[in-house]
Amino acid sequence: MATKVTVTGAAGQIGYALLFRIASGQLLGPDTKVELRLLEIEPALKAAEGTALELVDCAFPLLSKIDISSDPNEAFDGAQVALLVGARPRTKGMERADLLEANGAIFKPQGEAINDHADRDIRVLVVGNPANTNALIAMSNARDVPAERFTAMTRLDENRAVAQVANKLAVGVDEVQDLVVWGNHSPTMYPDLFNAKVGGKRAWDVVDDEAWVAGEFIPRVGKRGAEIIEARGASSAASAANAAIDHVRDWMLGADGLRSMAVPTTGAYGVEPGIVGSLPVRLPGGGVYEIAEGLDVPPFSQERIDKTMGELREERDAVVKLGLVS
Ligand SMILES: NC(=O)C1=CN([C@@H]2O[C@H](COP(=O)(O)OP(=O)(O)OC[C@H]3O[C@@H](n4cnc5c(N)ncnc54)[C@H](O)[C@@H]3O)[C@@H](O)[C@H]2O)C=CC1
Ligand SMILES: O=C([O-])CC(=O)C(=O)O
Repeated sequence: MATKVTVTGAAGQIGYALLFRIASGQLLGPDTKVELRLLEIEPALKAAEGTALELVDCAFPLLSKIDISSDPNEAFDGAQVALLVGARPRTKGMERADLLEANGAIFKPQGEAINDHADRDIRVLVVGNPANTNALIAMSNARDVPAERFTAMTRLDENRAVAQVANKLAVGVDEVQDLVVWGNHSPTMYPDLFNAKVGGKRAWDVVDDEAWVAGEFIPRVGKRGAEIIEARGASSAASAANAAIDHVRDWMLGADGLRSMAVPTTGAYGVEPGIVGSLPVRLPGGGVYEIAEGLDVPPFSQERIDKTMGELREERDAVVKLGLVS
């Protein structure tokens, strides 16, 4: 039996970088057949059909079927894995509340469709921005689906942080481990070198340069999305798709060490329940994550974790006010 994978925003840039990798087996492994469900808005259906033609032309042995729809009820029917990529970007003159409202109009009905039509065992990754709060909206509107099935992506931030540390120390990226990003996928995010390791030693000690960490590393990781937009004239696409593959593959198939995932908060690390914040997780496989407790949180970290989680509380309050989350 093929696993049903729904991808929203399938005709977008990330969709184009993502679908071929899913269909080739990089998401769920070399033994799992995949049935793709592409969800797009009406005007983009033709472009999604074009991508589907190309997927057919790859003759991927693991790709058993492709369906395209502009109806969330159809696209999420029986979905076992869902990657929610399509979102409403911020346009000129749009305030944050307008952005949250516009995305609410997308993620509320999608949450409802997941609730009513998806497989009982579904796993959801939200990529579309503002990813954490969009995940909260979808989760809150899927009352019968356990909250922990909804996650948002901070793996791109983790991967960016790993690459920056490896570059600073002139070591391979595989030497850098357990580098967790806390909080919101926004410039307030906090990439944590106290629990990260380089060659088995605490990354903070190996780097041994607080001015670089506070003044260059943390802001650069936080604003890397903007740096890419400035250079490329478009937001990150292949690296975002790559991180989405990393996130779901590790969640489903398991991974060693600590990883970053934005998950519904439970009170761990003093973060109040009711937001979707990035935390350190362990991934034993099978679509399970465990929040890694007992990590070192010195004042340098606490101050930054409080700020980024506080920003998520503000976003949550805004969407509660809009009636998108109860
Ligand atoms: N969490 C993260 O680390 C990252 C998140 N992003 C976000 O991912 C999202 C997608 O990025 P791109 O693919 O570059 O954007 P894009 O604009 O190229 O594609 C988005 C697609 O979503 C579709 N769409 C819009 N509303 C939809 C709906 N209701 N149902 C289904 N499809 C819908 C659009 O028609 C479009 O084809 C953006 O919100 C972007 O900010 C991008 C990079 C990293
Ligand atoms: O900044 C953006 O719009 C895209 C994004 O989320 C990222 O690259 O991290």
